[in-house]
Amino acid sequence: MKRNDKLAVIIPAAGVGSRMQAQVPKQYIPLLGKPILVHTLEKLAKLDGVEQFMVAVSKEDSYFTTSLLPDSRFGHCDGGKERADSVLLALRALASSKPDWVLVHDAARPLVALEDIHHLIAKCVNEGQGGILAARVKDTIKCGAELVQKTVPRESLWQAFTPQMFKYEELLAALELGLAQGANITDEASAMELQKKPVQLIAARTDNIKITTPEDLPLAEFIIQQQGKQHD
Ligand SMILES: Nc1ccn([C@@H]2O[C@H](COP(=O)(O)OP(=O)(O)OP(=O)(O)O)[C@@H](O)[C@H]2O)c(=O)n1
Ligand SMILES: C[C@](O)(CO)[C@H](O)COP(=O)(O)O
Repeated sequence: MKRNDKLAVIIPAAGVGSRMQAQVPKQYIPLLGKPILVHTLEKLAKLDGVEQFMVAVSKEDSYFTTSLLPDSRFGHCDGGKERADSVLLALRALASSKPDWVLVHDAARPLVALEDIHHLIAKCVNEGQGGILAARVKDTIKCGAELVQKTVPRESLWQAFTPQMFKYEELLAALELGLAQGANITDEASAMELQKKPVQLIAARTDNIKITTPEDLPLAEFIIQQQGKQHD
């Protein structure tokens, strides 16, 4: 980070995890005995140079308590109907601290490598442009419903992950404009693309999975155990 630049982190955690088909919102499902949300927050708390974290939590969430927050840098705010609404509300909750940059990371992605996040931060600050962690598609991609309509050329296809990092004011404006236009905004980059802003693709580890469906849970526990062995 440039000496005076301020970086804030937003963690969208206001979903219900419908695709997980669980009794609790998926961010509260334990991995190796610790809720997914806590794994993610504790991982992000290790980042260098972050002054403030804002966790977006559903108004209907009866599981959240401030005891889940790692330290006093973490605050929480109400989330919204869709992920983009939650991120916009969290951006507004950060307005008083006037961050220069904001990094948005899904609560449902506890496996992200700190090294990849530090790489993203460095690239964004050095280039003065926003960016996202991503990975080139490894599989053949088909388009269709029940029958294949066509095979999609994949040479330039990437999977978008989080974190996604942008200048605070630019992301705030892009989300407000995109949502006001009724755009389908599934990540911060798509809001920025709508405003013709550049988005860097930063190649990252593919084990930064978004925990979404039941089969992701044992895989995530295995990856956490493997990550633990690498650091031992
Ligand atoms: N209104 C919403 C919806 C999602 N999220 C968050 O955005 C991240 C990625 O979203 P997703 O994986 O889709 O989570 P859910 O919306 O909970 O899952 P589902 O679509 O299966 O209901 C998650 O950390 C989720 O908590 C959010 O903050 N606010
Ligand atoms: C932001 C994201 O994780 C990037 O891949 C993804 O767009 C979230 O989508 P979801 O449908 O809200 O899970």
